[in-house]
Amino acid sequence: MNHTDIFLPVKNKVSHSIFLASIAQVLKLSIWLMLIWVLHQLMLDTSVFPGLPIVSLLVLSILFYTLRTYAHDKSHYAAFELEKILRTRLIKKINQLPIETVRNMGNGNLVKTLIDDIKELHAFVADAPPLKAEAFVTPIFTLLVLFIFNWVFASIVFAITLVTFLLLSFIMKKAKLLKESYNNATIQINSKIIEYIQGMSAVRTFDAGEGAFGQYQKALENYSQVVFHWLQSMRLSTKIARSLFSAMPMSIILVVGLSLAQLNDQISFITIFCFLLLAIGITESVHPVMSLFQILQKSKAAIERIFEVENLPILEAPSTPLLPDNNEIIFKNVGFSYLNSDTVLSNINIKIPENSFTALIGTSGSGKTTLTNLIPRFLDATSGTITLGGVNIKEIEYAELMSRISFVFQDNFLFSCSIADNIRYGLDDISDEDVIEAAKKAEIHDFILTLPQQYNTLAGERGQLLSGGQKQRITIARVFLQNRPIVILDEPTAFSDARNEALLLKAFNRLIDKNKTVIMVTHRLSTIVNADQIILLDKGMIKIHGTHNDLIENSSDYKLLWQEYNKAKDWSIPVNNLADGEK
Ligand SMILES: Nc1ncnc2c1ncn2[C@@H]1O[C@H](COP(=O)(O)OP(=O)(O)OP(=O)(O)O)[C@@H](O)[C@H]1O
Repeated sequence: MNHTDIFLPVKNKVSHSIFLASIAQVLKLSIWLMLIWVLHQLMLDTSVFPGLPIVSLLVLSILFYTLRTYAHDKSHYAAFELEKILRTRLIKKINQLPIETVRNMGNGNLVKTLIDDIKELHAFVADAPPLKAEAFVTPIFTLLVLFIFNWVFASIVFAITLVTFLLLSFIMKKAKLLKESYNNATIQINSKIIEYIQGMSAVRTFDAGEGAFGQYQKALENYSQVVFHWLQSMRLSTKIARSLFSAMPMSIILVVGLSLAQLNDQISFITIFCFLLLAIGITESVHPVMSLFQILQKSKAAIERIFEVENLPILEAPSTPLLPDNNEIIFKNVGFSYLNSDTVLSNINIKIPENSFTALIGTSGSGKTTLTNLIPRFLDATSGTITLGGVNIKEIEYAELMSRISFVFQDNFLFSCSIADNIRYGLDDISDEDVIEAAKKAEIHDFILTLPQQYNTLAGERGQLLSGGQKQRITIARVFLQNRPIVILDEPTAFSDARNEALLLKAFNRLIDKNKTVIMVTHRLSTIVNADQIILLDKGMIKIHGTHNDLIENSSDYKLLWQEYNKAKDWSIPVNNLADGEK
């Protein structure tokens, strides 16, 4: 894709704005010509009032300001429109990416693209039209007028302009290289800030913040050095450009003009004055050229990063989507490995019948979460196939697949809206009564009533006002409302406290409905005694598989686990009373 393709949706509006701004620029230069005309008239005869030139001057001024404002509005509207189009396009794209790609890209990169890079393009679309008009129309129009007045004089001005533009482009090439280091330093500092803030608790716990702060400081120092170096060199190039474009052309024009006037008396004072005044216009056009160059460089880098996201391969979609017959899930020789890492799951063969309860157990890191993530295609199996209702899940339209699955994660995310809206999130027309009913089933209703604005309390950004267990129960309430045929529960490894554990297990038990296909990752064997099948994973492979009674009878591994679990449970501190708000 070409860089300019990104502007296609607003191409007409931008061209329109450039056209209007160019006419405005011609009008601006014509105003100067009118001024020269007024002066010329007065020089010829002070007793005659220069009515026509003054009226023309007024009309041109009004037209100039009107057109300039109109061009400005047009380019700003186009900039907002492009911002909206690109944000929507990128969000849609990110939504189609495999979760692993999003995780691997890192927050710093995505934030930079979605916010900063799009802002750069906004600035480009909004500011470039008037700058382009000034940068190109001014020298062209001015030179044209000068050629009409005196071609010898005009040729000298043209030569000066040409040499200065060539010198400028040389200086700016150097600035381009520095801009790349600036962009890299910005990405680095962004990701360090995000990491520092998101991992604040870990940062404080493990190194009192010094290590992470040190890394942030390092990124900041690198950034400051790049910026300082950039400013220094830009300052030097700006100085050179300004001196070339300000004092030099004017003094040369003055010297050449006066010499020509002495040699040839056809060059009048008013011609020299006209040349000097218009040469100031060319002098001024260096500023828009430089600004244009800078925003062009910035937007080029931004476009490259936006294209990088847009070109990422999306989750494979079926050409002719198929509908599953039922909700039975079958894993056939499934294997999985994360990008650039060892095999996490291998040779997984499981049949999860419709409306059955399957429990996944195993040591930490054995691959339980990864396995559940394959069902809603948060991750795609690297080998083998997974079918739902007899259809390979890759052949099912993604929205259809997702409409059948509810997922309760170990660490649940809440949106920055009210608790009630978090419970009904993504669902239409859910009454307050239904929200309360679901919250009761999820054992979170009593807690919500203790909040200052109860169901209207804001959950806060990422739900940080609530504990992990409370967030999990709010997610469970949403699952009750979703009422989807497949429920996947990833139970946390450690509960925050015994009270929360009791409530959460009660809510989990209600979710294990006879009319649903339930897959539960758990560490509490007592919860799965009634499971239709228990799968023990070990180093990414199925070690044993069967019902609790089967396994107790036939598997020494499971028997040992069961004994150890009961011993550990007996050692736990009994909790007789639940807190009032949470009973
Ligand atoms: N994004 C990732 N990139 C690379 N490796 C990963 C990633 N996520 C998990 N792993 C690795 O995959 C393996 C299985 O992890 P997984 O989270 O599935 O285990 P688990 O059995 O659910 O563990 P736990 O009970 O602690 O939640 C682990 O060795 C882990 O280090």
